[in-house]
Amino acid sequence: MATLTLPAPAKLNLFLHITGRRADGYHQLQTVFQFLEIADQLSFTLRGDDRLEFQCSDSALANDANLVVKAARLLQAQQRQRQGVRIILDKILPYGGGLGGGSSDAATTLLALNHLWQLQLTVDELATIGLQLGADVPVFVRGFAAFAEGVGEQLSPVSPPMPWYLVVDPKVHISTAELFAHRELKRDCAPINLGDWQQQQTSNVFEPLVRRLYPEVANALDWLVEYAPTRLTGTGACLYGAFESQELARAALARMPAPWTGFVARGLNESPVCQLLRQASTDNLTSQN
Ligand SMILES: C[C@](O)(CO)[C@H](O)COP(=O)(O)OP(=O)(O)OC[C@H]1O[C@@H](n2ccc(N)nc2=O)[C@H](O)[C@@H]1O
Ligand SMILES: Nc1ncnc2c1ncn2[C@@H]1O[C@H](COP(=O)(O)OP(=O)(O)OP(=O)(O)O)[C@@H](O)[C@H]1O
Repeated sequence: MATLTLPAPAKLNLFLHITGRRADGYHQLQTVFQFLEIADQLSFTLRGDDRLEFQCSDSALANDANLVVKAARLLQAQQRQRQGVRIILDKILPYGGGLGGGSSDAATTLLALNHLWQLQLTVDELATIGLQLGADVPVFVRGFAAFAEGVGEQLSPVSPPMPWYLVVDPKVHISTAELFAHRELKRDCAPINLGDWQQQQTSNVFEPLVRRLYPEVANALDWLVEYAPTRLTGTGACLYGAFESQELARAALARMPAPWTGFVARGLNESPVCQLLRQASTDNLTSQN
């Protein structure tokens, strides 16, 4: 049986503004997404029948609520003749921390199954299907660092510098839905132009709120800013500092207090998934078991 193995990289939000709120409660955002060179790993093996089998290295995520299973079901609905697959998710990325790991897993699943099941859906179609699963899924489907508007699905390519990041996980759980619903959240940022986001004063609008509600995150931000320019990603709780070199980032990581955990990874303006899928088309990644 053919097996396809692909990564699902993390993302950072290099800034995050809210410019308004839609009638359905979702927020209009402006943000820049950049990928990280650290990823979950997924393997996809065609089955002889039409069953969907899912295994995950983290037992808390090994269930049908996993975005991987939901993504696979959405694509199964697109098949003319039902095919099955076994999917194994090796969970590396911290989840619920603003790194978009679940969304990225879903996007990799959509791309992989479109390829393996030969559905011939376009990237636009896959991004539209992905948006049903989460606002962060389309950027992982398209695979380029992007200035995002709308709820995060209107994407224009950008090429920010690609520093080494130290990402800190302060081990605090933050609910994305609760933060978006908070009455003190700043929702009236003046829109900025795609062309000059790097020249503008930007921020993550969730940061003041998260600082106040979660003092541990405030402590981590205050610690990291001694080493590098520092920001929250998504709604947190993870935060990152941008360093000129891997060595400097690693030196800061070595001094990080417990119980926080962290890792060092380079920023990427192209997701490795698209490149690997192009290779897979020429059968480099497809091994016969
Ligand atoms: C914070 C970000 O990670 C920034 O990239 C995203 O905006 C969140 O993306 P996500 O985790 O894929 O979010 P979703 O699963 O679509 O939504 C989670 C919850 O966040 C709120 N939400 C999300 C995105 C958005 N533009 N407006 C919202 O109000 C909604 O209450 C929603 O129920
Ligand atoms: N494959 C998956 N990996 C991680 N979490 C998943 C997955 N599928 C479903 N989930 C659920 O989704 C929640 C959010 O996971 P995810 O890692 O995408 O959040 P996040 O890093 O906060 O991303 P975002 O920046 O989109 O808010 C988790 O708490 C988990 O319950």
